[in-house]
Amino acid sequence: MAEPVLAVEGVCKSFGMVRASDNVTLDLRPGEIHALIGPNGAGKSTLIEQICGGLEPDAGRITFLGRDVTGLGTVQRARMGLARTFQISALAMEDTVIENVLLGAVGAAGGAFRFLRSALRDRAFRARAEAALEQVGLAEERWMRAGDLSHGQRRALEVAVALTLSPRAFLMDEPMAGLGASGSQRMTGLLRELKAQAPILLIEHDMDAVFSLADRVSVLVQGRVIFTGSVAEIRAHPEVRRAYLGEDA
Ligand SMILES: Nc1ncnc2c1ncn2[C@@H]1O[C@H](COP(=O)(O)OP(=O)(O)OP(=O)(O)O)[C@@H](O)[C@H]1O
Repeated sequence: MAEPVLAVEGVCKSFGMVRASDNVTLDLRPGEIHALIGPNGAGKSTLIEQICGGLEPDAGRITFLGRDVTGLGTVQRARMGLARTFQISALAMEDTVIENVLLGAVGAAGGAFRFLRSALRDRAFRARAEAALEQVGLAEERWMRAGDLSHGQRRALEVAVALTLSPRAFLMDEPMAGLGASGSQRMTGLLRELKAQAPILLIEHDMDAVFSLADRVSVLVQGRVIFTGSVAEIRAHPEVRRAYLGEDA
């Protein structure tokens, strides 16, 4: 089996009496979409925060590209290619689409440019940004204000920003949220393309999307991973059906 790109081992995090992560172990392998599902409050966001470096685990270890990154900050992990997407608030709504993507590219280069304008004139950066926009289908909107994009287009723009990091793994937090049927379909197609570029750890409540996209699914309940398996195994698992899908098994 190929070495995992990302590995979470025995991660624990408590807030007072609440065990938000209770000895969580899971990994992300090359070429896969690994979905993380679970009811509200199960600890999905807490886990993602610890993986990207925004929150320090009480115990356990996180390895990325074979390196122990548990002690590294968010920026260092992002520069290694750990690309988190879908933080709508991270977009600069007054700036154009291309400027938003360039901001990501400049950040990835360690702030090599003092002004965005000089980055806009730099051919290599410009080409990287244009390629990312092309890939997500936003090339024609490059001069629009981010604030004037539709909700679905903003989500695509967030992916484009992440693409400028030369991602080695994506962490995606509910990419389908707020999208209509056709938007979800487009996003599903995009994620299917992206996983060949870098594997995706996907938090998603839209079970149709999870079942159609995921190579593996982990189920988180009260901070614990109760099961990891294929979509078929998850669908058939009685405890999962009871605990998560809300069915009588
Ligand atoms: N900063 C915090 N301080 C105190 N409790 C917290 C904090 N962050 C999360 N929690 C608690 O930890 C538990 C896990 O929350 P978390 O947001 O990770 O779940 P989630 O699975 O992402 O939920 P949702 O699907 O609703 O986003 C919850 O009981 C939550 O109230």
